[in-house]
Amino acid sequence: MILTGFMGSGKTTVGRRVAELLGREFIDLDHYIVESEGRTIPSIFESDGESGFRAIEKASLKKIINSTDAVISTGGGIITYEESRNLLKDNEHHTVYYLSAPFELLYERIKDDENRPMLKQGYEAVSALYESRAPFYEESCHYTVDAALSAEETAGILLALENTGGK
Ligand SMILES: Nc1ncnc2c1ncn2[C@@H]1O[C@H](COP(=O)(O)OP(=O)(O)OP(=O)(O)O)[C@@H](O)[C@H]1O
Ligand SMILES: O=C(O)C1=C[C@@H](O)[C@@H](O)[C@H](O)C1
Ligand SMILES: [Mg+2]
Repeated sequence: MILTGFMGSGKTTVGRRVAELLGREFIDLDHYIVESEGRTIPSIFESDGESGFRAIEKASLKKIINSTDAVISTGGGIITYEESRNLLKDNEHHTVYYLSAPFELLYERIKDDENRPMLKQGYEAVSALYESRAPFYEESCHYTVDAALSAEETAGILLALENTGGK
């Protein structure tokens, strides 16, 4: 199982819970990057820029996607590169679930978090980013799931889908 979606859609929160319910390991790609780089996400953005972070993110996804049956929660920008989108869509090990919810709701959840450098652009730019990314999440997933529910409810839906239609 791989979870994608915009910042605040609950990939980390719901992913951790659904891994527990499935009895599988949980890997958060952002956390994996922080551990393997020995740097925080803001410090990677600061020294290497967004493009530097994206390169690390893409390489990290490539490295783990076919080597584990863990529940993998991605970062919100994983769909930025076409290569990563193809990797998600065409992979043989995981079903990809897009956690989808209205922007206003997501922004309320994340607006005060200092650990997300993309938010520094301000409300209008982040809203435009949400709009521009939505088709990419859609095209690179197998299922779109409602993420406007409680984390527990969304985890329950994912569990049911994974047990019926999952890889
Ligand atoms: N279903 C939910 N209902 C209410 N709040 C939620 C829900 N899911 C997550 N949250 C809250 O929203 C915030 C962001 O959640 P989380 O870190 O899981 O998002 P994410 O999708 O992993 O974001 P990112 O793309 O930045 O990694 C957290 O404070 C979390 O507690
Ligand atoms: O949406 C994004 O571009 C990001 C989301 C986070 O998960 C992190 O991967 C990072 O803060 C960038
Ligand atoms: Mg996360």
